[in-house]
Order: sequence, then C-alpha cells, then structure tokens
Amino acid sequence: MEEIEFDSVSKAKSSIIVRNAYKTYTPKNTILNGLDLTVPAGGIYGLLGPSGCGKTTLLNCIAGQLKLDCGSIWINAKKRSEIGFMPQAVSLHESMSIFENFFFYGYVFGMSSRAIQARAIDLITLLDLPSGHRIVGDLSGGQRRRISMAVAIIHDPKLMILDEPTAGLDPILSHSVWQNLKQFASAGKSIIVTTHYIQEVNDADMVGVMRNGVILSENSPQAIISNCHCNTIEEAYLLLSQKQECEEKKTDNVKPLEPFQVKYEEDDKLFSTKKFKAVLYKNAKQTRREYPFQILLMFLPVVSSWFFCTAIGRYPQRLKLAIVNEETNCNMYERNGCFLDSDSNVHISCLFLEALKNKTYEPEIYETDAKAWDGIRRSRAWGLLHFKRNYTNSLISRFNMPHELDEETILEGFVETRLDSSNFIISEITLKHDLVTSMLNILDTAMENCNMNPKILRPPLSITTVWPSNNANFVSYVASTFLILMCFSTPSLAASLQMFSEKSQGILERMRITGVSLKEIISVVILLQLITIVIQTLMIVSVMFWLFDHPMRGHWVTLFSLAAITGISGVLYGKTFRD
Ligand SMILES: Nc1ncnc2c1ncn2[C@@H]1O[C@H](COP(=O)(O)OP(=O)(O)OP(=O)(O)O)[C@@H](O)[C@H]1O
Repeated sequence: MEEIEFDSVSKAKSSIIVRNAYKTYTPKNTILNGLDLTVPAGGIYGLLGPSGCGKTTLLNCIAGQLKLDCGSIWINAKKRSEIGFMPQAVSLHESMSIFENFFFYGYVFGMSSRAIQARAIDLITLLDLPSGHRIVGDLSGGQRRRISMAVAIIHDPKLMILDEPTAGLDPILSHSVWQNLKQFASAGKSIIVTTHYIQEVNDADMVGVMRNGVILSENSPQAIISNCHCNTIEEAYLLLSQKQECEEKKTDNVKPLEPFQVKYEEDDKLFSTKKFKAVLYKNAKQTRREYPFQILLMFLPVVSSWFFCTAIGRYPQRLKLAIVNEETNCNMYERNGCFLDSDSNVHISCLFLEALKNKTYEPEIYETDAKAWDGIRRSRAWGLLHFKRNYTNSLISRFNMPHELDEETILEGFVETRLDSSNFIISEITLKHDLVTSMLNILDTAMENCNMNPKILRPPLSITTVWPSNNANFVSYVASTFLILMCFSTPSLAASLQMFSEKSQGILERMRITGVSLKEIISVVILLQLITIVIQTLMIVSVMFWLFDHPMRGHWVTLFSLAAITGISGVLYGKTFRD
C-alpha cells in the first residue's frame, strides 16, 4: 500500500485514516466532498448516514475498489487478506453450498482446507447459520446476509469493512449481529460498519455521522450526545443534519489533484496460482451444480451440427409431380427399341417418367390439366408435367421430316411444365435441373438405341464444373466454417453468461476486492473451456466427417489447434461483457 503523509502517532492509534477525500461519478454529482475520517485501531466504528450520502462509495474507496478523485487514505493493512469486506449486496455464489462458498473465499486467502473447515464450523455456530451443506440459493434473505458476513471474515482479518450487515434483518438478528461484532472487537479487531438504523450505533465505540459527502461529527456515541446537548443519538443526528443544512456547503468545484487508489502488496503480482486454484475450485463446483445447463451447452454444437448436416445441402427427395399424359397410360411400353421405327412401342413420356421415378420423384397421374393444377394449388405436387397426345410422334417428325413440320406439331413435342416457385431451392435448383438432365439422359439412350450419336440432340454448349478437391462440395466447405462457428460461439456464450450473472449479482466486484483478478478468472474459464472444446470438437468431427462423410483434408492436430484458438477467442469475447 502506498505510504502517504500521515504522522506515525496517528497511524499507531488508527486502522483507517481518510483525509480530504473527493469522489464524483459524474461531473455534477459530488459524492465525497472533502471527507475526513479516522477509524481507531480496535473497536467498532459505526458509519451513520442517510441513503445515498456516499457510505458505500467511501467503503469501496477504502477497500481499493474505487479511486478517489483526490485525497488520501491510509489503512493499517498491507495485504488484502488483512481486510474482510462485506459488500452491501449479498453477492454469494447461489448455486454453491455454504461450505463451498467458505472454501472458495478461504482458498482465495491461501487458507488450508483443514483451517477453512474449522473456521466454517465456528462461524456457523457463532452466527447461527443453517447446515453448511445447504445451497445458498435456497436460504432466506437474512440467512444469506449472515453468510455473506461469515464469508467476509472467514480468514479472520484484523480489519472488517461491513456494508450494512443488518439491512433487512429482524431486531433479534440485528442484535445478535451486533453482539458478534462486539465479540470480534473485544478480540482486537477493527470494524467499520455502515447502517441506516441510528439506535444501532449506540453499541459502537466510535460513530461517524455522514451527510452530503462529509463526516459531520466523529466521536463516541456518548460524546456526540453530550456535545449536542441531546438525550439520544437520534436527536443528536437530527441536530447535526439541520446544522449542516444552515451552514455554507463546501464547494463542489474541486479541482482533482492526483486520483488516489488504495493498493495492496499483491496488486502488483502478475498472476496468483493460489487464486487461480480457488477460482478453479469455484467453477468446478458451479459446473457440477449447474449440470443440466452444462450438458445443454456441451451437446448444443453436436446437435446443431447434426441438424446442419441433415438440413443443409441435402438433395430434396420424394417430390410429388402432377402428370397429365394424353399420349399413353404407360402400362405397356418398350424401353430398348428405337423410337424412330414405325413399329416400335417406345413412348418418350413413359421413359421420362421412369427416369424421374429413379431420381425418387413421385409422379401422380391426373386426368385433366385443371385437376393437376388444382393439385399444385393445394400443395399436393411441386410441378405439373403435361404430355400431349402426339408427344413421341412429334419428336419422330422432327427427325423424319424437319422441313414439313407445322407449328402445332412442333408444340406437341414439348412437355408443358409448370412449377411451384414458392420454394426457390426446389423449383429453381432441384426440379429444373432434374427435369433437364433426365430428359437429356433418356434422349441420349433413345438416340443410342437408334444407332445415332446422342450429341446431335445436345445444345451446342459444354459446361464442366470443377472443384479444387475431388469429392468436396459446397456443404463440405461450409461444414468447416460451421465447426469453427460452434467452437467460437459456445465458449463465448458460456463465458458471457457466467460474467453477466456474476457481475449482476455483485460477485465479480466481491471477488476483485479479495484480490482475484480477471487474469485468474479468465485463465480458469479458458482451461475449462479447452477441455469442453476438445470433447465438443471430437463430437462434431464424428458427426460431420464420419457420420455424414464430409471429406477431411489436413492433420487432426491442425484441426484441434484451430478449434482451441477459436474457443479461446470466444472466451475472451464473452468476457468483454464485464464492462
Ligand atoms: N456507479 C455509480 N455511478 C453513478 N452514480 C453512482 C454510482 N454508485 C453510486 N452512485 C450514486 O452515488 C450516491 C451515493 O451512493 P452510495 O451507494 O455510496 O450511497 P450510500 O450512502 O451507501 O446509500 P445506501 O445507504 O442507500 O446504500 C448515490 O446518489 C448513488 O446514486
């Protein structure tokens, strides 16, 4: 902790000295307005003040969580383990048991398991807490507040900073908390405690009356009462407050000199393995307790990749087609003859429908065009194929007497097709492609059966599509992107949810006041997430590359390294939620 200009006599008699402290959150809102405070060594200092006067702000500055705009603070503690801080919010790990909360904070302060166990049992008896195995989230508000106090002093600190330990407690419990405080004070501890309840501070050794960011009076309760010529501390408090209203207020336009923050020895340490182990213990316990959520998170990527492989890039199957075939009912037709022979029984319409069936299409015969069209409108078919009475004959005429063809004969040689275009993939990509390729294929066969070169019927255009690797397709390319997306999104979701929950409950602040830094918190999350990523990547790889047979090029070490790096990026991204 930074040494500042306090004389050694004051320091010997005090545990906290605050001088000329200024603090603002916004330029027009001065919370601490030149505050002076001296907490004597040993005993209870009751900080009394109305809501919003800045008590919590002051305690956070003393604990090293907030910076003063200017002023100075001296604390008779070099290490964070010498102070015990109880925040105003309960800020406990609700999914963990009372014992687990004790163990976590005990480990943070470097205590052994045995020492924590012994101290936990003492505190449970002393503060009349429920069984240590109870889950904190299941307890009453009063019980949680007392556990919060017990957690703050698990390591038996010499200085206790307690922000409203009796808020929301019934009079009997409040009395018992104050009895405990007196017991701690008689054991030589220094305690600064804030309260709204004026009568409570009668039990304090020293009272600081705070209002509008300054200490109006600082003395023993009896001295304050007699100095104000009152009978009770309540009357004295009212009198001091009224007097301040009449006095000229200190100026709010203070020019900050040097911002000041209390520092402890371990604050300069880059990384603490002790704290890393404590956070690892906490996260492991939380993971075990929140197993349904963890299982969901673990299996989310593999379920998503299964859906991805099933839904994306698969060729639509068993599509229904409405067929009107005026040419024939296809009960009897020849497959291998030459359709140009006058005595052949080859019907191109039947060959075409057979080719479509082989591609898993399901043609349904309709009597008339109107009925078939009605079927499409009722979503019973994706397309309508209408073969005219002389369909095959018209094709024959194209070959046999191309110069004598009239328009009507030519038109009879076309399959009239209408497609439902409400689904782009089905109409534009699947149906159009399959109808054209099936027709070209059966014409190829028909031409070969007539000993003619099929190429003469092909459009004069040749298209070859080339992929860089032999059997990779679009989905295989997207599969790797999907894998990386999963490796990023799941850890980032897990990290941000944890950060959000701990921040909103004030746990993050509490941990940081005990000296746990983001470095240790993030390292633990990365470690746990790396284990998760390896398992998840294995599962995703099994689904994508083995079950759905997407080709895998490259080494598995590269794959897992990329997955791990992406996962770490995800954790870091998720952790940015702290701000
Ligand atoms: N992070 C913050 N940003 C802006 N204003 C803040 C912040 N924290 C506190 N304040 C404001 O500072 C003032 C003092 O708050 P503080 O919590 O220190 O008061 P308090 O005396 O502890 O009140 P209470 O007894 O109700 O807890 C309040 O007006 C509050 O709105």
